[in-house]
Amino acid sequence: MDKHSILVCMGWEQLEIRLQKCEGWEQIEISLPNCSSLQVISFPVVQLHLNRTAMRASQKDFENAMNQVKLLKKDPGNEVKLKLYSLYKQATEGPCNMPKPGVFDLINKAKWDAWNALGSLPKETARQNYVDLVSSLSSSLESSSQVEPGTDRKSTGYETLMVTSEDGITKIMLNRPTKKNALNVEMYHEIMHALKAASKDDSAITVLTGNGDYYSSGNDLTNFTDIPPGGVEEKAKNGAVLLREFVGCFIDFPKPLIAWSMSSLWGIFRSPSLGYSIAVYASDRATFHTPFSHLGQSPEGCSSYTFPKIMSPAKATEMLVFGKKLTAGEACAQGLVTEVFPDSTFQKEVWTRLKAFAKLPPNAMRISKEIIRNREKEKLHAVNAEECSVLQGRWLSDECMNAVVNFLSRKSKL
Ligand SMILES: CCCCC/C=C/CC(=O)SCCNC(=O)CCNC(=O)[C@H](O)C(C)(C)COP(=O)(O)OP(=O)(O)OC[C@H]1O[C@@H](n2cnc3c(N)ncnc32)[C@H](O)[C@@H]1OP(=O)(O)O
Repeated sequence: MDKHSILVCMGWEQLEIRLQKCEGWEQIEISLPNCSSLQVISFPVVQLHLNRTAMRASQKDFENAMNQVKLLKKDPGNEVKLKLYSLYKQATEGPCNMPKPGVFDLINKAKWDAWNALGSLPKETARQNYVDLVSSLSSSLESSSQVEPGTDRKSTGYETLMVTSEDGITKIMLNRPTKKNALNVEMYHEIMHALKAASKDDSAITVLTGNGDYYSSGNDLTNFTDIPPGGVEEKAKNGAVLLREFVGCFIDFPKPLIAWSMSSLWGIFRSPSLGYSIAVYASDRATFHTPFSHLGQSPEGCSSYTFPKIMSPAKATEMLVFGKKLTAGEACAQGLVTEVFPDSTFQKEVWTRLKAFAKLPPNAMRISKEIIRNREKEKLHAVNAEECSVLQGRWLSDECMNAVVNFLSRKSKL
């Protein structure tokens, strides 16, 4: 009796098909991982040959699939990109033949792991799996665009924010509570979009806050793991461009901006939302944390300039260099927070106050903000540019990479 075994990838599932020759018939046994065999079916040999031939993707199919990947409109996410990468390498070079990258080389290590996990999968099977995966991606993206033809997601809502407008107040709420409102790349873009929209809408004031027990845990540290083809240098450069644009939006925001913090606020979102807001209201359980040195990084959001001016140089050093966490009361005493309210009445009291502010003449408020801030605008843009350039270098340092690896591997939490 002749036996062959083929691995076929259908979506994410890998099926094993065992073929057994038996008096002019082939028996097919199909099994799924973690399941016992599903079925044994018998086919005439001739039909089986046809199916096996049809199953193999040609070099042309493979090249078409590679081109299709370049045309995908939506980023399929890191997991799928790793799968595509590993199948491509296996299909073109065979089993993983590269030395294992070092522990800090996060991206290359993830790629190596994915490729190595394919073991001795034959090149033809990898090619077929690659073609199938691309085809499933293309059709899922087509079908999702068929659901809402021609609609712009930005006009219907946000993925990472909740933006509402009522009583003359536009509220921009960070909405990734399960990730403690960490800012991923999409959130940076959506906040900029929401701020630009709020600057033009008919609300009088804009409020920033976060959903859940954290206002924000700062920059999403997994942002550091999605490395483009140009490597970590390109990643750091892109990060600096994005950060500069993001902070620039706060510097140029024309309306009164109010930060409303019921909870902990870390890192990047803290600097612009405390440094440029007209007012910062905090509940008495809120805390403010700037762990730049812990992360091998340096101040951003113009905090190197605004904090020593708002607080005192010595207190700002404690916060920005040593990462001292401040309670709401301490932050208020230092002038970083306008007023602290008891947690139990915070929402009610702040909302009542904001509604009263929103009834003031909007143009007068805008002009007053302009005259207070305009003298500083040029300086703030220059500080922003300098901080981003310093950070670009820091992101490439061992100190920063170690801290990110520690967080991601959960060996230590900051
Ligand atoms: C364009 C780039 C610009 C870069 C600008 C630079 C900015 C500098 C900064 O922002 S510095 C601040 C960076 N932030 C941190 O260092 C905070 C890291 N997070 C933590 O230490 C903790 O998560 C915590 C103290 C905020 C909360 O701890 P807790 O135990 O209550 O909760 P978990 O750790 O279990 O978190 C729940 C899930 O949320 C994920 N998560 C939280 N914060 C981040 C983050 N900053 N980045 C990525 N992911 C984050 C966490 O991983 C958990 O996810 P999981 O449930 O999938 O495991």
